[in-house]
Order: sequence, then structure tokens, then C-alpha cells
Amino acid sequence: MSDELSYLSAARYGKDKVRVFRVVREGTWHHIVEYNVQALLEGDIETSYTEADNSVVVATDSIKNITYYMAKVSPHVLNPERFALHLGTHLVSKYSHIHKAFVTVEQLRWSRIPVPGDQGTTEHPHSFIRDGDEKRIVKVEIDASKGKDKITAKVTSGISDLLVLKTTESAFSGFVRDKYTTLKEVDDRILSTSIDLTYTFSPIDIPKPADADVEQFDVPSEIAPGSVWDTSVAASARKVTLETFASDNSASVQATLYRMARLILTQNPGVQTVSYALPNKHYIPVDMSYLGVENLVPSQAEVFMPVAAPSGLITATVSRK
Ligand SMILES: O=c1[nH]c(=O)c2[nH]c(=O)[nH]c2[nH]1
Repeated sequence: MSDELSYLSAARYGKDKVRVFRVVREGTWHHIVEYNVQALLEGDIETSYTEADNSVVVATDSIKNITYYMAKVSPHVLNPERFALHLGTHLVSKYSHIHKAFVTVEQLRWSRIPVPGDQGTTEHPHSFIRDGDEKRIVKVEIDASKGKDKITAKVTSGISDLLVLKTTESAFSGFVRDKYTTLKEVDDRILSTSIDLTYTFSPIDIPKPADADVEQFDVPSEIAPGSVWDTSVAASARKVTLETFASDNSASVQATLYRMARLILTQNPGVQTVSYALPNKHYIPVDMSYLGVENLVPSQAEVFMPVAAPSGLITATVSRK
């Protein structure tokens, strides 16, 4: 149904915040992942909105059940890119009227607990610690609108909530000075940010999955470096981000951001764009001059007031030419 005034111009639905934990036992050496999954569908679903026609609706409850089933049967469950691709591909393959799947996987951090062993500290085989709020975020768009045997996928990966701070080698000067300016130029300051990083891969073709075999999802036999199939990209992007933050003698958040993004593109040929959103979480030296205590010389200030809000927010996308 549409009338002269309005029509349904977009429709997408599914399940959000599906919490799934998976253990893979390799003898006594256990691997784990914890994911928050969002799986949304598009396709010939208009009548469910316009005609109250539920015959086209795969219930969001079923989408949740499929997510858990795929966490059980997918050989790729431990890798969020491959798991998201497998889940999305199954959704568009299973239902003829569903043409696109949008799967977001947020991976929570679990690291092995270090324990003393015969040869120094080792990682525990089955005990883990949540060492930080940092998440790995993977977004996959599976497109079967040109046919179930011509599936393509766009993948974006990244990190959110990676909190970092440095106590020197950050300055900020030379900015616009006018009647609104109260900020002093500094050659030394605390720099802290909660890193939000996303990078996009070149689009990929997905081989048509075997009809009967939901468990099967082929990964190319030759894996192009820096491509979506290359499981080392996430660690490399995180390493470059942290190392650049630490070692750059920062002129501004903008300049440090650009340097990080360029390095990710240099090191990962399959990555097409890199975006950061970096809040500048200000730490303000406390003025104690009224007590005769000096705390305002930037390189010597010792007591700071962390300010949650307002924060700066510096964003940019750097793209491969
Ligand atoms: O690195 C910075 N970039 C800015 O744009 C800015 N603006 C500001 O007040 N402090 C900072 N720091």
C-alpha cells in the first residue's frame, strides 16, 4: 500500500545485541570468543510493513537462532570477519526473497591469564581476563541482489574504545588566535584519546555455498596480504596505531591521526580507506598558584584535572589513490 503522500523508501530489520560466547577445545588448549552480533536483512519484505503481511518475515527470533547455530557449526567462528561473512552468506542463501544481509560483530576482549611456568611466564590454557573495554568491530554487507550465485561482500573492520594516554611529546601551537581564543599554546601536554578506528577492505566475491551444507564456507586458497581473508590485518592495524601514538612527537591529534592512517594503508595493500575518530580527552593542569605552588609550566605540571566533557573530536578518512 502506498498513497499520494508517502511510500516505504527503506526497510531493514533483524536481531540486535545477540550475545554469543563460543569455546573451541583443542585438547586442553581452549580458544574463546565473545561476540555481540547484529544481523539485519533487506529484500522483498515491503508488504510486511505496508500490508501487515508476515509471510515474508523471517522472525528476528529465528535470526537469533541462526546466529547461535552458526556459532556452533562455522569453522570460522574464532575470526569475526570470516564468521560475519559466513553468517551473512547463509542468511541470503537460505531465503530466496532476502537479498542483502548486514552483519555487525563486536568482539569483546578476553586475553589469556599469564601464569608462572617452568620456562618463565606462560599463557594459561583455559583461563582468561577481560583486560580492557576495547572492542574489535567488524561490519559486513552481503549483497545477493544480482543472484544467489553472484554474491559480493563489503567488509569494514576496526577497533573501538581503545584508551591511551601519553605524558609528553605532544604539543599544540600555531592555531588561530582571535578574540575567542583563551587556550594557551603548549610545547608539552598530556594527550589522551579513546581510539575509534575503522578500515575498509576491497569488495570481495563470495563463492556460491553448497546448498545442503550450511557448515561449508570456503576461504580462498591463496590469501592476498592485507585482504579481508588475511587474519593478521587486525593485529597489524592495532600495533601501528599504538606504536605511532606512543612514538610520534605529536604536533596535534590531526597530524598524529594522519600518520597512523597512512601507515595502515602502507602495510596492508588490501585496505582501501582508514578512518579514525579521536576524542581529545583533556587533562588540565590544576592552578595552585594561590597556595604558592607552581603547577602551570607545561613540562613540569604534575597534578591534572581529567575532563570528560567537553572533549575535542578529531576525525578523518585517508584513502588509497
Ligand atoms: O590536537 C589538537 N587539535 C585541535 O584541533 C585542538 N583544539 C584544541 O583546543 N586543542 C586541540 N588539540
